[in-house]
Amino acid sequence: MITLDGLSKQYAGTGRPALNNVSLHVPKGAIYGILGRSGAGKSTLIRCLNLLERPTAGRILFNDEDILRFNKTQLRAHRLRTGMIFQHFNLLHARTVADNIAVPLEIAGVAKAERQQRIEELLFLVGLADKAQAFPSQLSGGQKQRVGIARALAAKPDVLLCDEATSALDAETTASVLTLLDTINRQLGLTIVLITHQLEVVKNLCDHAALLENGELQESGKIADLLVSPWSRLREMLLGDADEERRFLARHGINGRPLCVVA
Ligand SMILES: Nc1ncnc2c1ncn2[C@@H]1O[C@H](COP(=O)(O)OP(=O)(O)OP(=O)(O)O)[C@@H](O)[C@H]1O
Repeated sequence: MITLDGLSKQYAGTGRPALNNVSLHVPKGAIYGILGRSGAGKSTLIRCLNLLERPTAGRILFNDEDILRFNKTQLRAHRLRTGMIFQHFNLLHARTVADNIAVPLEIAGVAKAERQQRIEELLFLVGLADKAQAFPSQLSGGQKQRVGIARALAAKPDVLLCDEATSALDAETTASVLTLLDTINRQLGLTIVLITHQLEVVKNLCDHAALLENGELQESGKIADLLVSPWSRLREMLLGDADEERRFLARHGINGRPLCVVA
C-alpha cells in the first residue's frame, strides 16, 4: 500500500538530516506505529506522506504510484484519500462539530444533502451523535479527537495518518480513542499509520512497528516477527513483566512460554 524508498529530508540551514535513507513498507489494512524519541524525525516522516513536507531524496509510493510526481490536481485528490489527525486536534473553533466534519466534503464538492447524511453517519461512528451543533470549546479532549477522526474520515480516505493523536489525552481517554481507531481499522479496512513516543500506543493498537533514531530507521516490520527476533530492540521495548508479556504474545499469535527465539 505505502512504500518509502530511501527517503531523506534535510531542512535548509541544518547540519544533520531529519530523515536519512528511510525505507519501509506499510501493507494495506495495517496499523503501523512509528516510535521514536523527540527529534527522531517522526513528524517529518508522517508529514512527508501527504507532502506537507517535501523530502529531499527518495520515493513515496502509494499503491505503486510515486506521489512526488503528482501534479496539483493529483496531489489534492491524494490529500483527500489521506486523512490526518493531530495531537492538538486542529479544529476550527468558530465552526460547530458538524461544520468541522464538513470541511473535507466541502473541498471535495459534495452536495449539501449528501454532506449532511455523511456527517450523521460519521457522528454515529465516533459516538457523538448528540454533539452535531456543539462548538469545540464545549467538548472534552477525547471528544475533540473524535471530531478530528470523523473529519479525517469524511472523504472516505484509504489511509489515516495519526500525528501523536493521543499524546494530549489522559490514560482512560487514550484507551477509548485507541479502541475507536481499532474499530475503524476493522470495520472500514482502513490502513492506519501513526507516530508516537508512547510505547503503550504501539503495544495496545499496532500490528506493525518501526523505530526511528536520529532520522535513521533502526528496525521495522510485523510485530509478530519482531517478537521472535533475538536482535530486536522493539521486542525488548514491547515486552513488559511476565503477565503482560504473556498477554501481548498471545495477542500477536505467539502462545506458550518461554518465548521460543528463532534466528
Ligand atoms: N521546519 C524545520 N526546520 C528545521 N529543522 C527542523 C524543522 N522541523 C524539524 N526540524 C528538525 O528535524 C529533526 C526531526 O524533527 P521532527 O519534528 O521530525 O522529530 P520528531 O521525532 O517528530 O520530534 P517530536 O516528537 O519532538 O515532535 C529535529 O532535529 C528538528 O529540530
